Amino acid sequence: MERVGSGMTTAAWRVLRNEICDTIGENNYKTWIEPLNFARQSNDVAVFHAPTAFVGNYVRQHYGDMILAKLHAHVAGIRRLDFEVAANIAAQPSQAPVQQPAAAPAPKPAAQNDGLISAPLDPRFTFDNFVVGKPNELAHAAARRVAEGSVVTFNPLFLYGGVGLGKTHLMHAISWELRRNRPDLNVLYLSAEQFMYRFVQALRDRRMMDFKELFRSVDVLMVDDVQFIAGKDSTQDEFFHTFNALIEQQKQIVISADRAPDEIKDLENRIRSRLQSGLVVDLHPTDYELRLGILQSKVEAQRVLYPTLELDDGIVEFLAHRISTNVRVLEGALTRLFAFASLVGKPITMELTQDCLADVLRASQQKISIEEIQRRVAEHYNIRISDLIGPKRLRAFARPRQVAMFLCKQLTSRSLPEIGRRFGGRDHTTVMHGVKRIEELRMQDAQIDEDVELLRRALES
Ligand SMILES: Nc1ncnc2c1ncn2[C@@H]1O[C@H](COP(=O)(O)OP(=O)(O)OP(=O)(O)O)[C@@H](O)[C@H]1O
Repeated sequence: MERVGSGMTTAAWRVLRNEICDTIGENNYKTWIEPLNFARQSNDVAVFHAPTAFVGNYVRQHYGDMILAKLHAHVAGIRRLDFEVAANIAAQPSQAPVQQPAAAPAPKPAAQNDGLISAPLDPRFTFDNFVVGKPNELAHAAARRVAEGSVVTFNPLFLYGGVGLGKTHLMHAISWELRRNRPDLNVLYLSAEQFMYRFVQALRDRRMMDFKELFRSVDVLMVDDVQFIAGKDSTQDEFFHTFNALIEQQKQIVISADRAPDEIKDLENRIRSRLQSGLVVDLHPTDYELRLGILQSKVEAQRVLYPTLELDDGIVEFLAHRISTNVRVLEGALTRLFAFASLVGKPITMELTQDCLADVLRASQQKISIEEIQRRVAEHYNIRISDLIGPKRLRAFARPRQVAMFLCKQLTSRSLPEIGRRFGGRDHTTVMHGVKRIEELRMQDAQIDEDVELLRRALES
């Protein structure tokens, strides 16, 4: 952008807005930046009119630094941004009306607009870009069903899973798809933190009736990271009422969290049971095949950025093996690898990969837990975990129990007494005996040997 002058003007803002649009993408731009109008420069402050306080605060929090940096580059003397609510301004005759740039539609009045503003959606988080594998196929199928926007079959849809496994990606994908399939629906996506923020703001501004009305007027409500409201009593209360009102009206609700409803501490029981009343689906940690699929699709994206760089299959497989279950870490590693190779002007070899990603590879070294081993073994032998660790001595439980103890000894750094404690408070000599027995049996019984090997590979993948 050419330098637009020493002070901030409406014309300068118009030019700057295009740059911001390139940076944050059209959707975010339309939601957050387009409704703003530059009002005036007051000393070192650039003052904007926003349709609602929420929009102003959101822009300040999420894009404030970026806007300031762009301003610094092109306009002298601005150190701070301020946002005034357009509705309040109208009552003040001293404020000159701000000229609207010809292309920008007039913002809707605050009360209509406020509730319909979704948090920004990431244009990359679509169903097309979501790689489906065994660990996430159910979550993906349920998300797809909701995204059709037809009859509400399960309400709420509760998606949960560990960090970076694609919960937010799926929620954004539902939102994008609904916008396409059912533009008539009001779809509201926001994080639980933003829900609380809007709630507190409505309390402070004495606009609770507006808040309630707006939240109850949406057709699809999606709340990300709901564990955030645990322990926050009045927010939980309001969430509960919003939730009930929407369910009663047969409006779809989608919730995500980092754990299952019954594992979220400090959540009121009535909310917990509400959250469990629809379809609860978890995104399992990625397995090797899914990581491979995700890497292959992300390599394609990197190739567009670095057309001269190649990544051979051996390295992709190495990364899928060695990097943790968290897809965000996997993506970050790939981005770093391509950027590094391009900066040093070298091809991507195994040596360069290990060098450039040494810290990530170290941090991702598998830490297999006793619970994970118990879960896998119980699944493999089709018995309940309670039977695996319980007192029953039936062979059908005792053998898998010994296999699980053997794997705990092999794959974790836990001591025998610790393992014993985690298997229903057994003595360390029982564990020692179990481990020995499996060592012997592996030599004599091909089936046991195969079971152990299968389980070990599954746990290490
Ligand atoms: N199956 C998948 N296919 C493609 N990309 C994926 C997949 N799963 C996750 N990702 C990518 O991994 C990154 C992290 O995903 P996302 O933000 O959805 O995780 P999350 O489960 O919401 O994590 P958090 O609990 O930290 O919020 C995103 O860039 C997302 O696109």
